[in-house]
Amino acid sequence: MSDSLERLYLAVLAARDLDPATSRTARLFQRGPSQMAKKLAEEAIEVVIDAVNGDTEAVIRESADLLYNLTVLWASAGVRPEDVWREMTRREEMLGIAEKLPKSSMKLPKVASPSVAARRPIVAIEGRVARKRH
Ligand SMILES: N=c1c2ncn([C@@H]3O[C@H](COP(=O)(O)OP(=O)(O)OP(=O)(O)O)[C@@H](O)[C@H]3O)c2ncn1[C@@H]1O[C@H](COP(=O)(O)O)[C@@H](O)[C@H]1O
Repeated sequence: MSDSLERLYLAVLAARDLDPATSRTARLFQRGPSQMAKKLAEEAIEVVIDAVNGDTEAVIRESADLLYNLTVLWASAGVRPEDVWREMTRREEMLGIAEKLPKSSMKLPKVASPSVAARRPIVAIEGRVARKRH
């Protein structure tokens, strides 16, 4: 999939300077990021509606339109596909690490509530072994 998106990204870059009268991509660049964002949002909504309606073929078609409009917005924002792949790899590696750790160690240390702290203060007395009061 990334190859297809990368080829599309290069085609979008190449189309940016074509005649807006004949190239939709050039027209989107001419109209600017707000129009690109509007089209991207429209496509996202179309994908959602078709998915909710169970129209698989339409989801496929609208997803291709969504990815096209996303690629145009990337180009306009100076984002390259490899920038996105790098972030996705970072998350995969981070989550992958999380999957290897026992769930218990993933819990953040709880801050003792005042009642707990009051119940079991740990007193470190200089020069003596720290004692726990119960
Ligand atoms: N991959 C695409 C691509 N996918 C979708 N689309 C356009 O995006 C439209 C889908 O968005 P919409 O449903 O909003 O379009 P619409 O219903 O016609 O409504 P409007 O946007 O016209 O108002 C499709 O009808 C296509 O015209 C694309 N237009 C171009 N490309 C590629 O982009 C490159 C540059 O092509 P040009 O823009 O034609 O130079 C080429 O590699 C093309 O293959």
